[in-house]
Amino acid sequence: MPSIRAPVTKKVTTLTVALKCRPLTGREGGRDIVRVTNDKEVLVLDPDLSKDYLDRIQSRTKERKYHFDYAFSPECTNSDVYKRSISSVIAGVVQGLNATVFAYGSTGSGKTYTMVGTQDDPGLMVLSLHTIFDLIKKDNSSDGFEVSCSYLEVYNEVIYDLLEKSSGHLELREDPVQGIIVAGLRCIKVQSAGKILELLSLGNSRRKTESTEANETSSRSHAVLEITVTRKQRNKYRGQVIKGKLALVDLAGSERASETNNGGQKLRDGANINRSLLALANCINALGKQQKKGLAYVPYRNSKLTRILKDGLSGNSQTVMVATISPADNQYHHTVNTLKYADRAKEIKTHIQKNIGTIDTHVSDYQRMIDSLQIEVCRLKKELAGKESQLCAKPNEKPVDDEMSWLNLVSQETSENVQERINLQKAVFELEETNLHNRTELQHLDDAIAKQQAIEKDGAVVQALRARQQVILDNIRDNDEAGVNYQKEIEANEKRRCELQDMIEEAISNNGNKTYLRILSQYRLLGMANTELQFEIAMRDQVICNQREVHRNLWNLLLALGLDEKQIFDLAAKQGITIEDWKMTPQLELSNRRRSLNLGLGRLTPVQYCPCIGKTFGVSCLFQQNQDFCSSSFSDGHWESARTICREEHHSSYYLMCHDHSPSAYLRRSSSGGHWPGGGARPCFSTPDRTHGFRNSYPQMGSRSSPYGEGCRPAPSFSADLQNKIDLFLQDAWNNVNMRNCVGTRGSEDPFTGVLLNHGGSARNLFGYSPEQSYGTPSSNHVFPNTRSSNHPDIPQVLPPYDTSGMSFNRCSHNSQPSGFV
Ligand SMILES: Nc1ncnc2c1ncn2[C@@H]1O[C@H](COP(=O)(O)OP(=O)(O)OP(=O)(O)O)[C@@H](O)[C@H]1O
Repeated sequence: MPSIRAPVTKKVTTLTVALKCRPLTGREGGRDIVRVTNDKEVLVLDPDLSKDYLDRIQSRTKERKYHFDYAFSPECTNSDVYKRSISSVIAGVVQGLNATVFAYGSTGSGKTYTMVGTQDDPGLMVLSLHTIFDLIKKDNSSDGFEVSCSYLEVYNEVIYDLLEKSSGHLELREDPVQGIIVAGLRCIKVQSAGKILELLSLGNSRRKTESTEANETSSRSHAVLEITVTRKQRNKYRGQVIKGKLALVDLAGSERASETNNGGQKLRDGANINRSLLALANCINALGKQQKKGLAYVPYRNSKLTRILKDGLSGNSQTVMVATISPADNQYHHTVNTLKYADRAKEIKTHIQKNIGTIDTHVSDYQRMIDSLQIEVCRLKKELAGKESQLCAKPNEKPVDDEMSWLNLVSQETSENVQERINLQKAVFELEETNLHNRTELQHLDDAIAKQQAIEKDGAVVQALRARQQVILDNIRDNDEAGVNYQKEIEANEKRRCELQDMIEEAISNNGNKTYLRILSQYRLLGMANTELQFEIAMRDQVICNQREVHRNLWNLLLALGLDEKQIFDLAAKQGITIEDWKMTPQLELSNRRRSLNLGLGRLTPVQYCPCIGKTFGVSCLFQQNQDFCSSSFSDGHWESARTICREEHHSSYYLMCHDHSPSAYLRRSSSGGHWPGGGARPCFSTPDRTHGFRNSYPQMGSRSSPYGEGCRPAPSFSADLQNKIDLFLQDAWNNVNMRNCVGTRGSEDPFTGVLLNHGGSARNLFGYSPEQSYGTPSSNHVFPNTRSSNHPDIPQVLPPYDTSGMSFNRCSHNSQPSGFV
């Protein structure tokens, strides 16, 4: 789909929730316990009739009351629901807005009835399509419309095209401009509602349905019908196109295995349905909570469904959730559960904006789309050719039917296992990112509270800050819990991986189709290697981005402190450090100077400034907060270790990376809840082992040549020579700064940082740490030389304007087996 640039104005809107109770069906019998008391309110009676008066007045009743934007009783038709709660949203689609309508409820509660409907009572999909074409027909303010539609289903976490006769598995891609897209999904241009309805019924006939205990025609997949309306503007807007997108979603129903008596494939389907619905419920929970509490992690990545619905849940979309319930007393738990999520969903906010682009954009978007499709076609052709040639080359090894179906099964499971692993690891990565932000905010709150306390002890501002602090702490705890769950899922995934590997190996040893099995095994290995590489890329991207920002700021800092460009280059050259790609940026304004330093990664203490980049030695420094990081790159057939030295205290970290071929130290968290190994608040170095690799989240990371950690990467030592060069360079830079600005200004304030400069004395050394907190016994192997300790005659003492108590700066020995933490 072509992307269209949207104007900047966004309107915040809340998700609309409509409740629809279906009539009791003859099949289920039971008692009706749901009362739609008015057009917004629903009351669910206690299913237990035996409760006495006392129970009821003492609130021991299970009676529940909820309010929604709309509430529809069993007598209401789909058309009633449509007119009151949906039609206005659909009209917006023709005006270039995006909309999502989805039905949510347990199995048999009436989702498909509401979305698809019957001949006599057409559902929301059908009614919406009629409206769209009616509006197009009536419109005479534009140069023409184009309507296209796609229809997909997600069955057992696999996406199928319902408009294709025998659709293969489709993959989700994340496009930087268009967001989540389904690669290879057919999008058919249609001229009338009748044509879409034909496609809809064709698609529905291909949808997976089963008869279950709870519902005779239970949908076993989630179906998403997407209609795109592109409109060419005329008159003064000639050349503009606006595009609205409508997603109509019929979810599969959640069910309890104990209630459905399903077995075999049905049970497996049910488990997958529940898993994706749970993922959706978790997203709704997190989003609902986010509105009240601020940043909370939203686990979109947990299922394909939530990834597809991401825009509808939090992006550019006017969204309506139709919560469907059954009135039967034996459905009480399902009903209340649905109502609880619907209630939470009321809090969700989305941001809508018209999608306006120019015809040029439109054409170039198509061009881009064609290019990417052509690349995709080439790739698939190559893959196909490769597979065909493998089969032709060894005709004797063509597996017999039985073996083939076994292989297909193993192959599918393997691919699911790899995909799941990738998703889980990405999710963990995102989760850690979210907590990183949370912790940064927490750190700022700590500082702000300390400052505010000095002005007004326990005043209103302090209380508000404390409340916010509590919210952030809650979020961190929730996210940590989610992290633990992911960890469990990763372990389960790993267990399954081992089982699959054992099955493959056993089949090989039993003289199965060796070639195929080897390819499968290879594929699995490559899949895992791919997982690792994706992480390498993601982490590197982030590091590079951070590094750039920090370097820019560091050099600006040196400039602001009075050194000119030439001096910096000379000083670096003197130490044999080459500085590349640095463009001088204007000196920072004096007004900025008094602010605490923010190098794009939160506030940093002076100890964290280490301006050194160079090609000669491939040396770089970067600064991050709250991250353990270890990086490596692959070139010339070897892994190159990017050594990382890190200090982490008060949620700020110092990293010094050095690329050379010497062995490296690895820094990792312990596997328990984000603490560092040894139980302390500090990270420690360790060499990677087979099961843990770099991060606790990526237990399988090992060397490139052996993605499962069969071989560990070497453990290089830190180059003392290189470190000395950097140290000397820094030393020179500071000496120069001191000579210019503030040498001997006991107690004066640094013009840039607002930091108190102090010669000698008991306070802090240059980097904000008291001597006893700093490097331990002097050694030439320190990251910073002991010449910077408090008693060095040339270096002023710096007293940071914020609290650094509790920080420490231990020494790191640069041996091949480093221990302790820098
Ligand atoms: N408003 C309604 N009026 C009459 N019958 C209804 C209504 N809503 C649902 N039903 C009936 O209830 C039964 C279950 O409905 P439906 O298949 O739509 O449930 P579902 O939520 O889609 O279930 P699943 O999740 O298992 O697919 C069907 O027989 C349907 O005809």
